[in-house]
Amino acid sequence: MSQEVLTARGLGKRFGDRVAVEDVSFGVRAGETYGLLGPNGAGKTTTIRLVCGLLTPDAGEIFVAGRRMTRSAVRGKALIGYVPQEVALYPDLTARENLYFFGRLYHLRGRLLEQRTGEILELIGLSDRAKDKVESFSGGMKRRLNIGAGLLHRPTLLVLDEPTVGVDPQSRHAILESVQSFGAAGMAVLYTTHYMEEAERLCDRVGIIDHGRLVAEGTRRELVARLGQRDRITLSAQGDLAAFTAKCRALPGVEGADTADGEVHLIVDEGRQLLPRVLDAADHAGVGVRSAEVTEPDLEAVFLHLTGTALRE
Ligand SMILES: Nc1ncnc2c1ncn2[C@@H]1O[C@H](COP(=O)(O)OP(=O)(O)OP(=O)(O)O)[C@@H](O)[C@H]1O
Repeated sequence: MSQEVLTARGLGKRFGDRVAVEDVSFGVRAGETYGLLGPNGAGKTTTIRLVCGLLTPDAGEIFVAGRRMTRSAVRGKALIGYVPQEVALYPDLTARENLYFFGRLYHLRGRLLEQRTGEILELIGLSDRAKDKVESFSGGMKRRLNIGAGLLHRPTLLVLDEPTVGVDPQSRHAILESVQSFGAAGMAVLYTTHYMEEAERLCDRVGIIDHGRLVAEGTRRELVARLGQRDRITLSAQGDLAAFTAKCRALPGVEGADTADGEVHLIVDEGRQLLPRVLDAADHAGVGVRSAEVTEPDLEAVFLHLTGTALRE
């Protein structure tokens, strides 16, 4: 098995009284895509900023390719490609000019810079827009260029902070496809998301983070196995869903229940057997059920099981 490119041990960070990250440890190997999955405010961005040497941890340590990461660790930072959550580009420069600028920051010059820029524009599907100013780009195109800027120097570790938030489905698809290719090309990738499907599709291993703590870690299969034989029931419904969810929690056989975005999520022992009782309870609570689905557990179910809450938009 290849060596860890990134090692984070016992990371802790507070902002005043607020604990953003507490005792977070994980590692990412070459060729591996590691996902940090958690809701807004869970501590994903803070963890990433610690990993990239943009914040100093209050506790713990970080090594990138064996080098200790600090805010002044220039060599360690040169091994990282960091794609921040907010697009960080110059709107009045063209796509090519932006890439030239970021490439020069990584000491790329002359023909090498030109060649890499051409390759990246091709990879992110923006070759035909290379001469257009970024201010004329869609949100998804800006995101793709933002990722390209982090790739020019061929980083050993690529760190992506929720790169698909707010992008159109086509760009999202393109971003996910390229992230899949980075792992395959041997890069270590650290990817944060609150989209369960992205973590399932992209990540070899997933760390589930909530309230600043890593509550579980493993492959999808390992994480789902923690649930044993349990099922997941998802109801799309109308009415007082909070009250109905509380009622569901009290039903025998229901292990976890939460509601978000017009849906009620239940973790149950025997989905098919329990469904009629859940629908009965909905009827009594005056809740109109539009659809009901019983599925095998997925990472969303693992999250609900471990934290008692659903992942939210
Ligand atoms: N600079 C800061 N000053 C004060 N509090 C902060 C700061 N940065 C983050 N926090 C707090 O730390 C906690 C974790 O935030 P963080 O941005 O790491 O979460 P996240 O999982 O990345 O969420 P999101 O997806 O919304 O960015 C939150 O409670 C947040 O308000």
